[in-house]
Amino acid sequence: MNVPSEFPPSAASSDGKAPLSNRSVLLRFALIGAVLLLTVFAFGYVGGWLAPSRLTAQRMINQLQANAGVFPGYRRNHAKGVCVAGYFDSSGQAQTFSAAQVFAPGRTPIVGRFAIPGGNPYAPDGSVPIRSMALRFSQANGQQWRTGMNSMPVFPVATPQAFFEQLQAQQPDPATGKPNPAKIAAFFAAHPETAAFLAWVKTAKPSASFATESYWSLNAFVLVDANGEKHAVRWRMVPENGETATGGSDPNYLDADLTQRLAQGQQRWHLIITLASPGDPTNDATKTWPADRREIDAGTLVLTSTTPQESGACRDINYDPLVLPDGIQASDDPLLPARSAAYATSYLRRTSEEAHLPGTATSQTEAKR
Ligand code: HEM
Repeated sequence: MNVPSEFPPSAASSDGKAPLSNRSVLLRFALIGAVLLLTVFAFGYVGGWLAPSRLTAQRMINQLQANAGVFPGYRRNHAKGVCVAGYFDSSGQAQTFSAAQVFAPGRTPIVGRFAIPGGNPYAPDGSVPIRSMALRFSQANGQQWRTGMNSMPVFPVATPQAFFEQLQAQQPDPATGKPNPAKIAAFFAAHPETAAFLAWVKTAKPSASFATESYWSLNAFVLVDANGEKHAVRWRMVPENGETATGGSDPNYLDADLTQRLAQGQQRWHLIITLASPGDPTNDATKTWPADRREIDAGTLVLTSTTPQESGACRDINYDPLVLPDGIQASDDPLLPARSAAYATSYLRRTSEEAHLPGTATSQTEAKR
């Protein structure tokens, strides 16, 4: 048989390319190895394994669990709460400052949640003076605004690291089962930025109702208007019914109070947006802004019903403060990305636990109660 002359008898690969030299093969393996190493390093860095002392969302949630215990299916902070539903009626007044659809005149449906801080879903309502309100606004254009607010005008600390250290100081001592007062005192002494919060705590009493509280965003945000101009803001929800009463001895009076009030009629708050002046800190939730700053009444929050969190629509919502519609942006406050990451970690843990699933057996922690 004649062999065409264009196919030389030398060892050629089937695709006609010259075989790789040993050096080239080694180089290619080295390159693949380097890519693999880089990938492992990137995972290690992001996962915190390479620097175990670096503060990660995992460590933050582990610390919350160390302080309160683990209650499968429940939030790792603000674990005790109830779902609420209603709507927001915009006044149209914030439209000049933000292009978000929620601020155009009209109604936006809400799924919300009231809670008390701490990781124990069975904590007595009178154990802390703080209450929280979380809201998810569902705009007609499909975008959402999620916000979580607390019933105090300042946060104790300005950074995630300081918050972590505060949690460490509050961790129960294994010997007594209670936090060590000396550690707590040492933490506050080392963190003078907590002064405004401590002054508030001195006068604060656990309120008898979720419905009579004001709730502050604490973190600053940025509104973006239709021309792309930016406006630094904070907001708060101010109740129409601002009566003050301290709760009684029933450990679950907040839920009972809310159910009773809603049976009698809707509960209403005004969304008050405060505009910063140049120089007002947007990265420090321990500092209030001067009282003369311009305020806008952006509209009325109307809550109409409540359901237990175990079966209500708020159960599977992560009130991540960085879920924002066009027209609202994050500020440079370092607590915001830390909150977002910690809430996601808490969410992943609680939604992957057996007790979370409807109809599953009561968890061991709950069965003991
Ligand atoms: C670095 C600081 C903070 C950390 C690590 C943290 C952590 C958490 C975690 C893990 C949850 C449970 C989330 C879930 O499972 O859905 C939570 C809930 C909550 N946090 Fe924070 N938090 C921080 C700061 C703040 C601040 C500054 C506010 C200001 C208002 C706030 C307000 C709330 C509220 C309202 C809830 C309840 C949300 C709900 O009802 O689902 N937190 N927090």
